[in-house]
Amino acid sequence: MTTSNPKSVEAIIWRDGRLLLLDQRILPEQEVYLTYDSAEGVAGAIKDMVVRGAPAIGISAAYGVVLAARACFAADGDQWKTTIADKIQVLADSRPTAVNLFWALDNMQKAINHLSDQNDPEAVLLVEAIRIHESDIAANRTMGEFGAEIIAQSNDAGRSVMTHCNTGALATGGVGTALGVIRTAFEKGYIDHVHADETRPWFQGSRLTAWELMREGIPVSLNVEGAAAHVMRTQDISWVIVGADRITANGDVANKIGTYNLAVLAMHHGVRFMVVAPTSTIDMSLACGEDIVIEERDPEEVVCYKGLRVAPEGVEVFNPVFDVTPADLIDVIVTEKGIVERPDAEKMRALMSKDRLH
Ligand SMILES: CSC[C@H]1O[C@H](OP(=O)(O)O)[C@H](O)[C@@H]1O
Repeated sequence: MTTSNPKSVEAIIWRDGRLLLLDQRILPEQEVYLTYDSAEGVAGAIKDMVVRGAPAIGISAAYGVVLAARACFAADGDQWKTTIADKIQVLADSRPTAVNLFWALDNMQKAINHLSDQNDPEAVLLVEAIRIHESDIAANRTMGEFGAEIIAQSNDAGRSVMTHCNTGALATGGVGTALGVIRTAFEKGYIDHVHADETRPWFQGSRLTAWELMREGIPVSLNVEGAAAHVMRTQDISWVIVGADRITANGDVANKIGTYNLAVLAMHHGVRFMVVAPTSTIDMSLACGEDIVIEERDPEEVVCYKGLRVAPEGVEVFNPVFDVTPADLIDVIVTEKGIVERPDAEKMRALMSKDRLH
């Protein structure tokens, strides 16, 4: 498997029949790969956010199905296609919002459906998992080019951009979605600086995005979310550029909690708003954002950080970890199949009916 970018880190590595995942819970202090040889282990890694980020979750689950097939064929022989269903369900139950998880599992199920009961399925299913992985690497590169050119064409605007959460090599199989656009735009000289939201309560921005950008010498300044409006008003921000976990048929976008805030602030400040996501993130089965299941996680993520309590014992907590940005607050959605300006249902249908542009 080719490395998408020698400088960028690899969150997911398939090696010697096992899955290695960079433990994102302990970055940036420690760079430790955990090794998985079961679907249940991979599901636990997704649920516990050892690996996170919509595309990375899907890729990891695809390798999880390979591990499931190995176990079921060894244990159940020609019944493996029946017994693997429970393990696929464990993977499906790991997190609810990122549609890439279900898209990847659907692709693996289609591959399973074409296989015989009699033969060992592992090698063929590994080919499909690698295809899913490498298609994401390619999609990241294509979206990076598309998004960078959009920034170049808006050269009347400022030379800084803002981003939220982490959408880089740690969230994908390649160089990233929104961060892939940012990397490409920086390499081409279209932008000079990145403002990264810290992104509570999991701190994907401060722990992961700042780390990725600093490793590559891309100028970044970190801000608390509460500073976002001040940053937009006082800094030469041209674009807010974010990823997505699920995009519905009308162009509404579910993404990390706080994204909707930025979209409203961007509209108020005349800053343009770009969503970058592969088409594996688009769910045409859902009409609009209200239909998206928003994951709520453990209250401890809000009231504690690394064992340090930051709120009174017993306080009630509401911890949704995604929100929905309405399509009418989005200037452009960038995918590997092309871009959708001022997204709406008709334009999303046109995009999804296209053959691949490149
Ligand atoms: C490349 S899209 C990554 C997407 O996933 C993140 O969520 P989480 O860290 O909880 O998996 C966030 O929504 C990012 O935009």
